[in-house]
Amino acid sequence: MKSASAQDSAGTNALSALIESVHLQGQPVLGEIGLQLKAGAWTAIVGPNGAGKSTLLRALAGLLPMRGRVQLFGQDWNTVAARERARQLAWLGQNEASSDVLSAYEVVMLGRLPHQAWLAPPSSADHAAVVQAMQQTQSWDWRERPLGRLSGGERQRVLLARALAVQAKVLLMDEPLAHLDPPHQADWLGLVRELVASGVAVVSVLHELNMALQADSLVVMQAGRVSSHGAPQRADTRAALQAVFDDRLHLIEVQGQWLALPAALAPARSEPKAFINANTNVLPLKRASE
Ligand SMILES: Nc1ncnc2c1ncn2[C@@H]1O[C@H](COP(=O)(O)OP(=O)(O)OP(=O)(O)O)[C@@H](O)[C@H]1O
Repeated sequence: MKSASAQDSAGTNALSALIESVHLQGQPVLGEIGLQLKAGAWTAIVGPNGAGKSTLLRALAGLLPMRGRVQLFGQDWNTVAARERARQLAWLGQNEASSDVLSAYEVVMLGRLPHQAWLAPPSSADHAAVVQAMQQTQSWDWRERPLGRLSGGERQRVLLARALAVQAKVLLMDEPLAHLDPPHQADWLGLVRELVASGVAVVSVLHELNMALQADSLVVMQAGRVSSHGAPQRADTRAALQAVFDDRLHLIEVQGQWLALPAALAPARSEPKAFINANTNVLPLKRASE
């Protein structure tokens, strides 16, 4: 159940973007994109390699020069003071860099910088936020270990904890499941659901389509544009998803959940009854070889 503050913010636009274009090194990377992303909802950005997903996420975070505008809770990004932005929006980038010599605890504490006065020591609220974030990501056990001595998945969980410790109303994550094993991917999903229930707007770039299909809405991208934005339950959203992957994946409904399988691995229509049962639909109806 959503908290009272979550109910108040539900339905409001956390991020609104009206992007005319984004160029990188003089090359056009994003075309015209209009998006409204709600508070208390999880949006997954999906699409093939090079579609512009990371660029869109960075543009939403105000990290890129662009033609157009992005608003955070109705206020233009460039009119929100940097410190306030850093409190309201937390960011977990792809292959995020951080100092390898800092302990995991110190790295997570960096997420509290926007809340701290200049050169002031961390407050008890800062320590409490760090402990909570490290417990949520099950990274507490490594709190004294230098970041550089953690495995890829352990490091990713510490960096996720750093983003959580901000306690921002908007959380943007680029490939947050990189290096995470399946149980910790499932934990991440549970965490996202808790954040959304508390009113946070979560936006994640994901290659794991089965996770993305759990989101409240999918932004499907191709060639620097959004080809569809809607709930995964909508047939047109799923059709757009298949189209941007050239119909090389099949979407299968199993007991009310949509799953994506590479077309080569999907069961053919006339095949295993044990797999395709009364609760299962397979789309599209054509086979990869047809
Ligand atoms: N710094 C840059 N300068 C020029 N072009 C860039 C730069 N960074 C990315 N691009 C190009 O912009 C396009 C979009 O890149 P982006 O990283 O946003 O794609 P993506 O959808 O996140 O890809 P992937 O799934 O492979 O991570 C790509 O064609 C990429 O080559």
